[in-house]
Amino acid sequence: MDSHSQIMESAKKYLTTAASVAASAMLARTVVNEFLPNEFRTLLSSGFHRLFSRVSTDSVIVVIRQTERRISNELYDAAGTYLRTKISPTLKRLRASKTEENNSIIISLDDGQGLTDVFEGVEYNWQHMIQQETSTTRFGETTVDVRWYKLNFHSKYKDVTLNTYFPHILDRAKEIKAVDRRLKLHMNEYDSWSEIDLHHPATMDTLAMEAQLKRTILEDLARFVKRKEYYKRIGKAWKRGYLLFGPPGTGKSSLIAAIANYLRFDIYDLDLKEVNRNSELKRLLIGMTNKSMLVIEDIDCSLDLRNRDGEEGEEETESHDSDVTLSGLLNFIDGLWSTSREERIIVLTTNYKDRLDPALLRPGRMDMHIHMGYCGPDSFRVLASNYHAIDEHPLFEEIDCLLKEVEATPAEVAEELMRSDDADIALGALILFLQNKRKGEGREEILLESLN
Ligand SMILES: Nc1ncnc2c1ncn2[C@@H]1O[C@H](COP(=O)(O)OP(=O)(O)OP(=O)(O)O)[C@@H](O)[C@H]1O
Ligand SMILES: [Mg+2]
Repeated sequence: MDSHSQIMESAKKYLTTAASVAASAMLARTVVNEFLPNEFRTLLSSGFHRLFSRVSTDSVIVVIRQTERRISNELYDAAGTYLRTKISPTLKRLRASKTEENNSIIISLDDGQGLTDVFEGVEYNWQHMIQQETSTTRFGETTVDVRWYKLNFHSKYKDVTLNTYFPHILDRAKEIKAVDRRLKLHMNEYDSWSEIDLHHPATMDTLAMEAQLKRTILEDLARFVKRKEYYKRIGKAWKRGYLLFGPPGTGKSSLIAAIANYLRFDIYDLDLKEVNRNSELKRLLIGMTNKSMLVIEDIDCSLDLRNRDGEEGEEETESHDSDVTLSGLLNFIDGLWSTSREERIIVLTTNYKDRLDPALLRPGRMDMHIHMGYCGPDSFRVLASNYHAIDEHPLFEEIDCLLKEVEATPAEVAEELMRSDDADIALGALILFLQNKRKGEGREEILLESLN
Protein backbone atom coordinates (compact mmCIF):
# COMPACT_ATOMS: atom_id res chain seq x y z
CA MET A 1 0.00 0.00 0.00
CA ASP A 2 1.48 3.39 -0.87
CA SER A 3 1.66 5.99 1.83
CA HIS A 4 -1.23 8.00 0.50
CA SER A 5 -3.70 5.15 0.49
CA GLN A 6 -2.35 4.15 3.87
CA ILE A 7 -3.24 7.57 5.18
CA MET A 8 -6.68 7.35 3.66
CA GLU A 9 -7.09 3.92 5.14
CA SER A 10 -6.12 5.16 8.59
CA ALA A 11 -8.27 8.23 8.27
CA LYS A 12 -11.25 6.05 7.47
CA LYS A 13 -10.65 4.03 10.57
CA TYR A 14 -10.40 7.05 12.78
CA LEU A 15 -13.38 8.78 11.37
CA THR A 16 -15.72 5.95 10.60
CA THR A 17 -19.20 6.77 11.72
CA ALA A 18 -22.70 6.15 10.58
CA ALA A 19 -22.11 8.79 7.99
CA SER A 20 -19.69 8.17 5.19
CA VAL A 21 -16.21 9.56 5.15
CA ALA A 22 -16.25 12.67 3.07
CA ALA A 23 -12.82 13.87 3.95
CA SER A 24 -10.67 14.87 1.05
CA ALA A 25 -7.17 13.46 0.77
CA MET A 26 -5.81 16.80 1.87
CA LEU A 27 -8.04 16.90 4.88
CA ALA A 28 -7.21 13.35 5.78
CA ARG A 29 -3.54 14.12 5.67
CA THR A 30 -4.00 17.06 7.99
CA VAL A 31 -5.97 14.93 10.39
CA VAL A 32 -3.51 12.12 10.41
CA ASN A 33 -0.40 14.22 10.54
CA GLU A 34 -1.42 16.83 13.01
CA PHE A 35 -4.23 15.68 15.14
CA LEU A 36 -4.60 11.97 15.35
CA PRO A 37 -1.54 10.06 16.37
CA ASN A 38 -0.71 6.72 14.87
CA GLU A 39 -1.53 4.61 17.85
CA PHE A 40 -5.21 4.65 17.01
CA ARG A 41 -4.74 1.44 15.15
CA THR A 42 -3.46 -0.06 18.38
CA LEU A 43 -6.29 1.44 20.37
CA LEU A 44 -8.84 0.10 17.97
CA SER A 45 -7.60 -3.39 18.46
CA SER A 46 -7.30 -3.06 22.22
CA GLY A 47 -10.82 -2.57 23.36
CA PHE A 48 -11.32 1.06 22.50
CA HIS A 49 -13.44 0.17 19.51
CA ARG A 50 -16.45 0.60 21.79
CA LEU A 51 -15.97 4.30 21.31
CA PHE A 52 -16.66 4.04 17.65
CA SER A 53 -19.58 1.72 17.81
CA ARG A 54 -22.32 4.26 18.39
CA VAL A 55 -24.77 3.94 15.59
CA SER A 56 -26.16 7.40 15.03
CA THR A 57 -25.52 10.51 12.99
CA ASP A 58 -22.86 11.42 15.52
CA SER A 59 -19.23 11.58 14.66
CA VAL A 60 -16.82 10.67 17.38
CA ILE A 61 -13.25 11.79 17.52
CA VAL A 62 -10.98 10.73 20.30
CA VAL A 63 -8.10 12.92 21.30
CA ILE A 64 -5.68 10.87 23.31
CA ARG A 65 -3.06 12.25 25.66
CA GLN A 66 0.00 10.42 24.49
CA THR A 67 1.03 8.60 21.41
CA GLU A 68 2.20 5.06 21.78
CA ARG A 69 5.75 6.33 21.83
CA ARG A 70 4.80 8.44 24.84
CA ILE A 71 4.98 11.67 22.89
CA SER A 72 2.37 14.06 24.16
CA ASN A 73 -0.41 15.03 21.81
CA GLU A 74 -0.60 18.78 21.36
CA LEU A 75 -4.26 18.65 20.55
CA TYR A 76 -5.03 16.90 23.83
CA ASP A 77 -3.18 19.60 25.78
CA ALA A 78 -4.81 22.35 23.76
CA ALA A 79 -8.27 20.86 24.24
CA GLY A 80 -7.69 20.81 28.00
CA THR A 81 -6.61 24.44 28.02
CA TYR A 82 -9.44 25.52 25.73
CA LEU A 83 -12.12 23.65 27.65
CA ARG A 84 -11.07 25.37 30.86
CA THR A 85 -12.64 28.52 29.46
CA LYS A 86 -15.89 26.67 28.79
CA ILE A 87 -16.43 25.14 32.19
CA SER A 88 -19.65 26.29 33.78
CA PRO A 89 -20.14 26.57 37.54
CA THR A 90 -22.95 24.04 37.33
CA LEU A 91 -20.49 21.21 36.81
CA LYS A 92 -20.40 19.13 39.96
CA ARG A 93 -16.92 17.69 39.76
CA LEU A 94 -13.87 19.55 38.61
CA ARG A 95 -10.16 19.17 38.93
CA ALA A 96 -8.01 22.00 40.29
CA SER A 97 -4.27 22.35 40.04
CA LYS A 98 -1.52 24.90 40.24
CA THR A 99 1.99 24.49 38.96
CA GLU A 100 5.03 26.65 39.43
CA GLU A 101 4.89 27.65 35.79
CA ASN A 102 1.41 29.15 36.02
CA ASN A 103 0.09 32.27 37.65
CA SER A 104 -3.37 31.03 38.39
CA ILE A 105 -5.18 27.97 39.67
CA ILE A 106 -6.21 25.80 36.79
CA ILE A 107 -9.64 24.28 36.76
CA SER A 108 -10.16 21.37 34.40
CA LEU A 109 -12.61 18.60 33.68
CA ASP A 110 -12.24 15.64 35.97
CA ASP A 111 -12.24 12.11 34.61
CA GLY A 112 -15.61 11.20 33.24
CA GLN A 113 -16.87 14.79 33.26
CA GLY A 114 -18.13 16.45 30.14
CA LEU A 115 -19.43 19.70 28.73
CA THR A 116 -21.00 21.13 25.63
CA ASP A 117 -19.33 23.80 23.56
CA VAL A 118 -21.01 25.64 20.71
CA PHE A 119 -18.71 26.88 17.96
CA GLU A 120 -20.03 28.57 14.83
CA GLY A 121 -23.44 27.13 15.51
CA VAL A 122 -22.21 23.55 15.87
CA GLU A 123 -22.74 21.71 19.12
CA TYR A 124 -19.78 19.78 20.44
CA ASN A 125 -20.02 17.36 23.33
CA TRP A 126 -16.76 16.78 25.07
CA GLN A 127 -16.05 14.15 27.66
CA HIS A 128 -12.84 13.50 29.52
CA MET A 129 -12.22 9.79 29.72
CA ILE A 130 -9.80 7.61 31.61
CA GLN A 131 -9.13 3.91 31.46
CA GLN A 132 -6.51 1.77 33.07
CA GLU A 133 -4.48 -0.23 30.62
CA THR A 134 -2.47 -3.18 31.74
CA SER A 135 0.29 -4.31 29.53
CA THR A 136 2.95 -6.91 29.86
CA THR A 137 6.46 -5.84 29.20
CA ARG A 138 9.66 -7.75 29.69
CA PHE A 139 9.88 -6.16 33.14
CA GLY A 140 6.51 -7.51 34.16
CA GLU A 141 2.97 -6.20 34.19
CA THR A 142 2.41 -2.47 34.30
CA THR A 143 -0.80 -0.53 34.62
CA VAL A 144 -1.06 2.94 33.21
CA ASP A 145 -3.86 5.48 33.11
CA VAL A 146 -4.82 6.24 29.56
CA ARG A 147 -6.60 9.58 29.24
CA TRP A 148 -8.42 10.99 26.27
CA TYR A 149 -11.15 13.35 25.25
CA LYS A 150 -14.12 11.94 23.45
CA LEU A 151 -15.75 14.46 21.17
CA ASN A 152 -19.23 13.95 19.75
CA PHE A 153 -20.82 16.12 17.10
CA HIS A 154 -23.11 15.78 14.15
CA SER A 155 -21.29 14.03 11.38
CA LYS A 156 -22.17 16.60 8.76
CA TYR A 157 -19.78 19.01 10.52
CA LYS A 158 -16.76 16.81 10.22
CA ASP A 159 -15.00 19.12 7.77
CA VAL A 160 -15.70 22.20 9.86
CA THR A 161 -14.46 20.40 12.93
CA LEU A 162 -11.17 19.37 11.44
CA ASN A 163 -10.48 22.45 9.37
CA THR A 164 -11.83 25.18 11.61
CA TYR A 165 -12.71 24.00 15.10
CA PHE A 166 -9.50 22.14 15.87
CA PRO A 167 -7.23 24.89 14.53
CA HIS A 168 -9.29 27.35 16.57
CA ILE A 169 -8.70 25.28 19.69
CA LEU A 170 -4.97 25.14 19.03
CA ASP A 171 -4.81 28.93 18.53
CA ARG A 172 -6.91 29.77 21.56
CA ALA A 173 -4.90 27.44 23.77
CA LYS A 174 -1.71 29.12 22.66
CA GLU A 175 -3.12 32.52 23.58
CA ILE A 176 -4.43 31.35 26.94
CA LYS A 177 -1.12 29.75 27.82
CA ALA A 178 0.81 32.87 26.87
CA VAL A 179 -1.30 34.98 29.23
CA ASP A 180 -1.11 32.53 32.09
CA ARG A 181 2.58 31.76 31.86
CA ARG A 182 4.89 33.41 34.33
CA LEU A 183 7.32 35.76 32.70
CA LYS A 184 10.99 35.17 33.29
CA LEU A 185 13.96 37.41 33.53
CA HIS A 186 17.03 35.63 32.20
CA MET A 187 20.49 36.84 33.04
CA ASN A 188 23.79 35.56 31.74
CA GLU A 189 26.79 34.42 33.63
CA TYR A 190 29.47 33.92 31.01
CA ASP A 191 27.76 31.88 28.35
CA SER A 192 24.76 30.49 30.17
CA TRP A 193 21.43 31.94 31.25
CA SER A 194 19.91 31.72 34.68
CA GLU A 195 16.34 32.78 35.21
CA ILE A 196 14.12 34.28 37.86
CA ASP A 197 10.44 35.21 37.78
CA LEU A 198 9.83 38.64 36.35
CA HIS A 199 7.61 40.56 38.72
CA HIS A 200 8.11 44.10 37.48
CA PRO A 201 4.86 46.02 38.03
CA ALA A 202 5.35 48.45 35.14
CA THR A 203 2.69 48.37 32.44
CA MET A 204 2.17 50.54 29.40
CA ASP A 205 -0.67 52.20 31.34
CA THR A 206 1.40 53.10 34.37
CA LEU A 207 4.41 54.23 32.37
CA ALA A 208 4.86 57.97 32.53
CA MET A 209 5.78 59.42 29.19
CA GLU A 210 4.57 61.81 26.56
CA ALA A 211 1.13 60.59 25.46
CA GLN A 212 1.84 60.76 21.73
CA LEU A 213 5.12 58.85 22.07
CA LYS A 214 3.43 56.14 24.10
CA ARG A 215 0.73 55.78 21.45
CA THR A 216 3.38 55.47 18.76
CA ILE A 217 5.18 52.73 20.68
CA LEU A 218 1.97 50.81 21.32
CA GLU A 219 1.01 51.03 17.64
CA ASP A 220 4.45 49.89 16.60
CA LEU A 221 4.31 46.89 18.92
CA ALA A 222 0.81 45.94 17.82
CA ARG A 223 1.77 46.19 14.14
CA PHE A 224 4.88 44.13 14.79
CA VAL A 225 3.15 41.20 16.44
CA LYS A 226 0.51 41.09 13.71
CA ARG A 227 2.98 41.08 10.87
CA LYS A 228 4.28 37.54 10.74
CA GLU A 229 3.12 37.05 7.13
CA TYR A 230 4.51 40.39 6.05
CA TYR A 231 7.97 39.70 7.42
CA LYS A 232 7.91 36.28 5.83
CA ARG A 233 6.90 37.70 2.45
CA ILE A 234 9.63 40.32 2.35
CA GLY A 235 12.15 37.73 3.50
CA LYS A 236 13.17 39.58 6.62
CA ALA A 237 13.62 38.19 10.07
CA TRP A 238 10.62 38.92 12.22
CA LYS A 239 12.33 41.24 14.63
CA ARG A 240 12.16 44.77 15.92
CA GLY A 241 14.86 46.88 17.47
CA TYR A 242 14.40 49.76 19.90
CA LEU A 243 17.03 52.12 21.18
CA LEU A 244 16.02 53.80 24.44
CA PHE A 245 18.00 56.81 25.52
CA GLY A 246 17.66 59.33 28.30
CA PRO A 247 19.02 60.26 31.73
CA PRO A 248 18.90 57.87 34.71
CA GLY A 249 15.47 57.56 36.27
CA THR A 250 13.44 58.41 33.21
CA GLY A 251 11.94 54.94 32.86
CA LYS A 252 14.07 53.06 30.32
CA SER A 253 14.12 49.87 32.36
CA SER A 254 10.48 50.42 33.29
CA LEU A 255 9.56 50.65 29.61
CA ILE A 256 11.35 47.38 28.91
CA ALA A 257 9.39 45.67 31.68
CA ALA A 258 6.17 47.27 30.46
CA ILE A 259 6.74 45.98 26.93
CA ALA A 260 7.50 42.49 28.29
CA ASN A 261 4.31 42.56 30.34
CA TYR A 262 2.31 43.89 27.41
CA LEU A 263 3.52 41.31 24.88
CA ARG A 264 4.01 38.54 27.45
CA PHE A 265 7.63 38.16 26.33
CA ASP A 266 10.47 36.92 28.53
CA ILE A 267 13.39 39.27 29.01
CA TYR A 268 16.94 38.16 28.29
CA ASP A 269 19.13 40.74 29.97
CA LEU A 270 22.50 40.33 28.31
CA ASP A 271 25.50 41.52 30.30
CA LEU A 272 28.19 41.99 27.68
CA LYS A 273 30.87 42.26 30.33
CA GLU A 274 30.37 38.56 30.96
CA VAL A 275 30.84 37.66 27.31
CA ASN A 276 34.30 37.49 25.82
CA ARG A 277 33.98 35.54 22.62
CA ASN A 278 31.60 35.33 19.73
CA SER A 279 31.23 31.64 20.41
CA GLU A 280 29.93 32.42 23.91
CA LEU A 281 27.58 34.99 22.50
CA LYS A 282 26.30 32.55 19.95
CA ARG A 283 25.57 29.99 22.62
CA LEU A 284 23.61 32.60 24.58
CA LEU A 285 21.60 33.76 21.60
CA ILE A 286 20.76 30.25 20.53
CA GLY A 287 19.63 29.57 24.08
CA MET A 288 16.90 32.20 23.88
CA THR A 289 13.31 31.04 23.57
CA ASN A 290 10.78 32.33 21.09
CA LYS A 291 8.72 35.39 21.88
CA SER A 292 11.42 36.99 23.91
CA MET A 293 13.23 40.28 24.22
CA LEU A 294 16.97 40.63 24.16
CA VAL A 295 17.99 43.58 26.31
CA ILE A 296 21.42 45.16 26.44
CA GLU A 297 21.47 48.00 28.95
CA ASP A 298 23.98 50.85 29.03
CA ILE A 299 25.54 49.97 25.71
CA ASP A 300 27.88 52.95 25.89
CA CYS A 301 29.48 51.39 28.95
CA SER A 302 29.82 47.97 27.38
CA LEU A 303 31.56 49.68 24.48
CA ASP A 304 33.92 51.54 26.79
CA LEU A 305 34.78 48.30 28.43
CA ARG A 306 35.71 46.67 25.13
CA ASN A 307 37.87 49.63 24.16
CA ARG A 308 39.56 49.68 27.51
CA ASP A 309 40.32 45.98 27.29
CA GLY A 310 41.93 46.59 23.94
CA GLU A 311 44.04 49.45 25.25
CA GLU A 312 45.22 47.56 28.25
CA GLY A 313 46.10 44.69 25.97
CA GLU A 314 44.57 42.22 28.37
CA GLU A 315 43.48 39.96 25.60
CA GLU A 316 46.44 40.36 23.36
CA THR A 317 46.71 36.66 22.78
CA GLU A 318 43.15 36.47 21.47
CA SER A 319 42.70 36.96 17.77
CA HIS A 320 41.03 40.26 17.07
CA ASP A 321 37.77 39.00 15.61
CA SER A 322 36.96 36.92 18.63
CA ASP A 323 36.40 40.11 20.63
CA VAL A 324 32.81 41.23 20.97
CA THR A 325 32.02 44.67 19.55
CA LEU A 326 28.60 46.19 19.47
CA SER A 327 28.31 46.54 15.70
CA GLY A 328 29.67 43.07 15.26
CA LEU A 329 27.22 41.90 17.84
CA LEU A 330 24.23 43.40 16.03
CA ASN A 331 25.28 41.98 12.67
CA PHE A 332 25.76 38.66 14.33
CA ILE A 333 22.30 38.79 15.87
CA ASP A 334 20.81 39.74 12.49
CA GLY A 335 22.39 36.72 10.90
CA LEU A 336 21.37 34.35 13.62
CA TRP A 337 17.80 35.58 13.86
CA SER A 338 17.30 35.70 10.11
CA THR A 339 16.53 32.02 10.16
CA SER A 340 14.06 32.28 13.01
CA ARG A 341 10.37 32.41 12.23
CA GLU A 342 9.40 33.64 15.66
CA GLU A 343 9.12 37.23 16.72
CA ARG A 344 12.06 38.75 18.54
CA ILE A 345 12.67 42.16 19.99
CA ILE A 346 16.00 43.71 20.80
CA VAL A 347 16.24 46.71 23.09
CA LEU A 348 19.37 48.72 23.72
CA THR A 349 19.56 51.44 26.35
CA THR A 350 21.97 54.25 26.97
CA ASN A 351 22.21 57.40 29.05
CA TYR A 352 24.33 59.04 26.37
CA LYS A 353 23.12 58.71 22.83
CA ASP A 354 25.91 60.94 21.57
CA ARG A 355 28.55 58.50 22.80
CA LEU A 356 27.28 55.73 20.57
CA ASP A 357 28.95 54.32 17.51
CA PRO A 358 27.42 56.18 14.51
CA ALA A 359 26.90 52.80 12.82
CA LEU A 360 24.36 52.09 15.52
CA LEU A 361 22.43 55.30 14.90
CA ARG A 362 22.32 54.84 11.14
CA PRO A 363 18.72 54.77 9.81
CA GLY A 364 17.38 51.25 9.68
CA ARG A 365 19.81 49.88 12.22
CA MET A 366 17.43 50.20 15.16
CA ASP A 367 13.79 50.55 14.11
CA MET A 368 12.88 53.18 16.68
CA HIS A 369 14.89 55.62 18.75
CA ILE A 370 12.87 56.38 21.85
CA HIS A 371 13.77 59.37 23.93
CA MET A 372 12.87 58.95 27.59
CA GLY A 373 12.90 62.48 28.86
CA TYR A 374 12.35 64.50 31.99
CA CYS A 375 8.91 64.59 33.52
CA GLY A 376 6.47 66.79 31.60
CA PRO A 377 2.76 67.41 32.15
CA ASP A 378 1.69 64.16 30.40
CA SER A 379 4.06 62.06 32.47
CA PHE A 380 3.06 63.85 35.63
CA ARG A 381 -0.65 63.07 34.97
CA VAL A 382 0.17 59.37 34.68
CA LEU A 383 2.20 59.39 37.91
CA ALA A 384 -0.51 61.30 39.80
CA SER A 385 -3.03 58.75 38.63
CA ASN A 386 -0.71 55.83 39.53
CA TYR A 387 0.07 57.01 43.04
CA HIS A 388 -3.07 58.90 44.05
CA ALA A 389 -5.75 57.87 41.55
CA ILE A 390 -6.46 61.50 40.69
CA ASP A 391 -6.96 63.06 37.26
CA GLU A 392 -7.39 66.63 38.42
CA HIS A 393 -6.28 68.76 41.34
CA PRO A 394 -6.04 72.51 41.98
CA LEU A 395 -2.25 72.18 42.38
CA PHE A 396 -1.75 70.63 38.93
CA GLU A 397 -1.44 74.00 37.21
CA GLU A 398 1.39 75.17 39.44
CA ILE A 399 3.18 71.84 39.05
CA ASP A 400 2.84 71.99 35.24
CA CYS A 401 4.50 75.44 35.29
CA LEU A 402 7.35 74.23 37.47
CA LEU A 403 7.90 71.11 35.32
CA LYS A 404 8.41 73.36 32.31
CA GLU A 405 11.26 75.12 34.07
CA VAL A 406 12.82 72.29 36.06
CA GLU A 407 14.39 69.09 34.79
CA ALA A 408 12.99 66.46 37.15
CA THR A 409 12.99 62.80 36.25
CA PRO A 410 9.83 60.70 36.57
CA ALA A 411 11.71 58.74 39.27
CA GLU A 412 12.17 61.93 41.32
CA VAL A 413 8.57 63.00 40.87
CA ALA A 414 7.36 59.51 41.79
CA GLU A 415 9.42 59.63 44.97
CA GLU A 416 7.77 62.90 46.07
CA LEU A 417 4.32 61.58 45.25
CA MET A 418 4.96 58.59 47.50
CA ARG A 419 5.74 60.75 50.52
CA SER A 420 2.14 60.69 51.69
CA ASP A 421 -1.11 58.84 51.03
CA ASP A 422 -2.78 62.22 51.19
CA ALA A 423 -2.73 63.75 47.69
CA ASP A 424 -2.72 67.33 49.01
CA ILE A 425 0.37 66.67 51.12
CA ALA A 426 2.17 64.72 48.41
CA LEU A 427 1.54 67.35 45.76
CA GLY A 428 2.65 70.03 48.20
CA ALA A 429 5.86 68.09 48.77
CA LEU A 430 6.39 67.84 45.02
CA ILE A 431 5.97 71.60 44.60
CA LEU A 432 8.51 72.22 47.33
CA PHE A 433 10.91 69.76 45.74
CA LEU A 434 10.57 71.40 42.33
CA GLN A 435 10.98 74.88 43.77
CA ASN A 436 14.12 73.81 45.61
CA LYS A 437 15.44 72.17 42.52
CA ARG A 438 14.84 75.35 40.54
CA LYS A 439 16.75 77.31 43.17
CA GLY A 440 19.47 74.66 43.28
CA GLU A 441 19.88 74.67 39.54
CA GLY A 442 20.02 78.45 39.64
CA ARG A 443 22.78 78.28 42.21
CA GLU A 444 24.79 75.90 40.06
CA GLU A 445 24.56 78.29 37.16
CA ILE A 446 25.73 81.18 39.34
CA LEU A 447 28.56 79.02 40.62
CA LEU A 448 29.63 78.18 37.08
CA GLU A 449 29.49 81.83 36.10
CA SER A 450 31.72 82.87 39.00
CA LEU A 451 34.18 80.09 38.13
CA ASN A 452 34.56 81.28 34.56
N1 LIG B 1 8.60 56.97 32.94
C1 LIG B 1 8.33 56.43 34.15
N2 LIG B 1 7.08 56.01 34.44
C2 LIG B 1 6.81 55.47 35.63
N3 LIG B 1 7.70 55.31 36.60
C3 LIG B 1 8.96 55.70 36.36
C4 LIG B 1 9.33 56.29 35.13
N4 LIG B 1 10.63 56.58 35.16
C5 LIG B 1 11.07 56.22 36.36
N5 LIG B 1 10.08 55.69 37.10
C6 LIG B 1 10.22 55.21 38.48
O1 LIG B 1 11.59 55.29 38.84
C7 LIG B 1 12.19 54.01 39.01
C8 LIG B 1 13.49 53.98 38.24
O2 LIG B 1 13.26 54.08 36.85
P1 LIG B 1 13.97 53.17 35.76
O3 LIG B 1 14.82 52.16 36.41
O4 LIG B 1 12.96 52.68 34.80
O5 LIG B 1 14.88 54.28 35.07
P2 LIG B 1 16.01 54.11 33.97
O6 LIG B 1 15.75 55.13 32.93
O7 LIG B 1 16.12 52.71 33.56
O8 LIG B 1 17.31 54.55 34.76
P3 LIG B 1 18.85 54.12 34.53
O9 LIG B 1 19.36 54.90 33.36
O10 LIG B 1 19.51 54.52 35.80
O11 LIG B 1 18.88 52.66 34.31
C9 LIG B 1 11.17 53.03 38.47
O12 LIG B 1 11.18 51.85 39.21
C10 LIG B 1 9.85 53.74 38.61
O13 LIG B 1 9.31 53.56 39.88
MG1 LIG C 1 17.64 51.27 33.76
